[in-house]
Amino acid sequence: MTPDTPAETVPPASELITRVRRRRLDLPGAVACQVGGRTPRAVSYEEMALAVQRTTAALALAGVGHGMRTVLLVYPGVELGVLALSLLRLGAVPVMVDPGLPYADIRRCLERAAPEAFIGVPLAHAARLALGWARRSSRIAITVGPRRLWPGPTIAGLRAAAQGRCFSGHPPTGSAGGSAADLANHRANDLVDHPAPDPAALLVDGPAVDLANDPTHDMVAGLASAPAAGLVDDSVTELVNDPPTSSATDLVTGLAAGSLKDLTAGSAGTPVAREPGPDDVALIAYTSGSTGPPKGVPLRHRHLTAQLDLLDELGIIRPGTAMLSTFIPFALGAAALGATAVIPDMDPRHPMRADPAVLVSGIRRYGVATVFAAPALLDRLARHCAARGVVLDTLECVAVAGAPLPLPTLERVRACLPAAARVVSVYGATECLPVAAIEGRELAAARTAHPGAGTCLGRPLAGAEVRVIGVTDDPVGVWSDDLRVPTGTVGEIVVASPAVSDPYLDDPRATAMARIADGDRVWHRMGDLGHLDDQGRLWFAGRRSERVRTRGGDLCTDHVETLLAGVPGVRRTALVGVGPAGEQRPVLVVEREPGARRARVRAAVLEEAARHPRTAALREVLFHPGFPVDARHNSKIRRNVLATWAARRLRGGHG
Ligand SMILES: Nc1ncnc2c1ncn2[C@@H]1O[C@H](COP(=O)(O)OP(=O)(O)OP(=O)(O)O)[C@@H](O)[C@H]1O
Repeated sequence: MTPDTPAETVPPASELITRVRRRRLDLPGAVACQVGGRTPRAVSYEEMALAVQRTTAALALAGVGHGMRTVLLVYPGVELGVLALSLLRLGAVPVMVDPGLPYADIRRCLERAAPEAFIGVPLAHAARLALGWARRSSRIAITVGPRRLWPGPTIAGLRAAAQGRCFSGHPPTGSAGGSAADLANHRANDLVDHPAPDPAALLVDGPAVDLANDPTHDMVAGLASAPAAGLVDDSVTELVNDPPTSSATDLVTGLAAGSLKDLTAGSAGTPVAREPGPDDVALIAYTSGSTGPPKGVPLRHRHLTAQLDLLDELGIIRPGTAMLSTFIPFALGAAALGATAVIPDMDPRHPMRADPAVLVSGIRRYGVATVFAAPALLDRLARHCAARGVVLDTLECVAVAGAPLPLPTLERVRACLPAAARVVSVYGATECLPVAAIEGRELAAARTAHPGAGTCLGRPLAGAEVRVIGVTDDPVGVWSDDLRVPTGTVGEIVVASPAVSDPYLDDPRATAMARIADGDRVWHRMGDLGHLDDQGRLWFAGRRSERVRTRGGDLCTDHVETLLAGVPGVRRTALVGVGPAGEQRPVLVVEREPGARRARVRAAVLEEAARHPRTAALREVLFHPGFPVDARHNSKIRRNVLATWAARRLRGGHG
């Protein structure tokens, strides 16, 4: 700011960054992040801030800058948090694609986002080369961990270079020592003499070949030589200990990216040209892809601020307490709200494979007060605790989101918590989070009092306005009051809030289906059916695209499934429609509890169904060994996939 710039014209900084910074100033020694796993360690706000400072400089050195879309594929841990915060600080835009998605979906997401920079662990880079992820758009490739067959800098090398250490203390092997320019020339010559091989030629041996030949091959198996935890731990150590010397090739890429001046000055400062303001795009998230391909969701810094404010209102994250989230991006939110983010030792590609014993020991060891997880994983955790008589006595709150919370899961979770602990079901979507919330006791009471009405989501949070409109599968361009349906009538849920994101990335059709213009605000169509009750509470009835369209009218999945969830021997149910819209036959697909006999479960399900008007017409029950679910939460049942499966089964006479 120049002396004569009026204060009001200074753009306010991103609130997320400001909050983390404030926390650091207030309590520098407080633990920002606690990593479990083989080598547990605690990282204070002060250490985190230093790491962010150094990493910001390192990324700038590589040419990452304001507005640059940057893929970030790094295992959960301090390194991921530091990189994400550093990118935000630079005003670069992290592209947060779910690593558990099918490879073709990841490729599609990245093609649409067209990121210029790609930061990833070796496994991610191998996939970049073998599967063409962001191949056309990315021109800066930074490896987190040891670089293997591809060119480009490592983050450790860039950090060292940004500190200027490699020139003063540790000249890279084979270099002439000397100035940065000498070094750059030397290595540049080296590169010209030995140009980077063609990506295809890089796939000469080892796991990368597996990936190239068999794109469906599981990444863990494919590149077993890059053990996840090891990479994370190495990186964490690098962050806090002195950085290792940079390889000269690393530097060349940095230099080529145009930061020669910074480097030759040996500057360890943080070259942030302009910190992002509220209106700058902060990141690109993706919907979970449970009803179709994932859609890119650009979120500005003001959207993140609104999310934080809404989350704050829920009171599920208290400053000074520890929070474990199995959905990793939430850990950033925890740090911004002054809590310690406990990073679970789990593979984010397969949340359901998380070992409940490891989660329990993390919760106990770090005195975790809040757990954030999706219903399926919570169910697994609660079953583990019930079988061993474990009570998670440090927990004050369990927050659950991503899919409706089934009553049997809620009861199981309650049984392993102290009596005073709260279970809070939070409703929202990638495009607007959070929208409403309800405590488990009220949820259970509402469901018992209104069987077949679906799942009560609670009252909208202050700042989020919710309405229900008539059901249509067409776009609704402009708001008019006659779109609304009366209280108690099921329709599509629409939301207006300061957290509602920008339109979808490069997807005008999906945007037209999801948005309703209303003067200076916009309504987001959730794609969910439900109703508002006379107490102002919102209810969930199912996804609009998954409703079953019979001759006698539409059936909502959650109306039916909640009625049958408690039948003995039933683990989960999914209602699907078979046949053309308007003439569909409702089919109930059932996942059984282990040991439950088919004939008995079928009889019990049909008997229960006959007792309720909503389900009385149900005749067909199929058994499925394990429902297809979304990659992020492993909790959203992919009913469109199940419907195709059911149609095939019925055609084959396997009813
Ligand atoms: N507490 C909850 N209870 C019931 N459903 C929930 C809850 N929280 C989230 N959901 C469901 O998750 C949806 C939002 O999920 P998300 O943003 O991850 O992607 P998605 O809409 O499932 O993805 P896609 O649009 O790609 O199919 C909501 O619209 C709702 O269906």
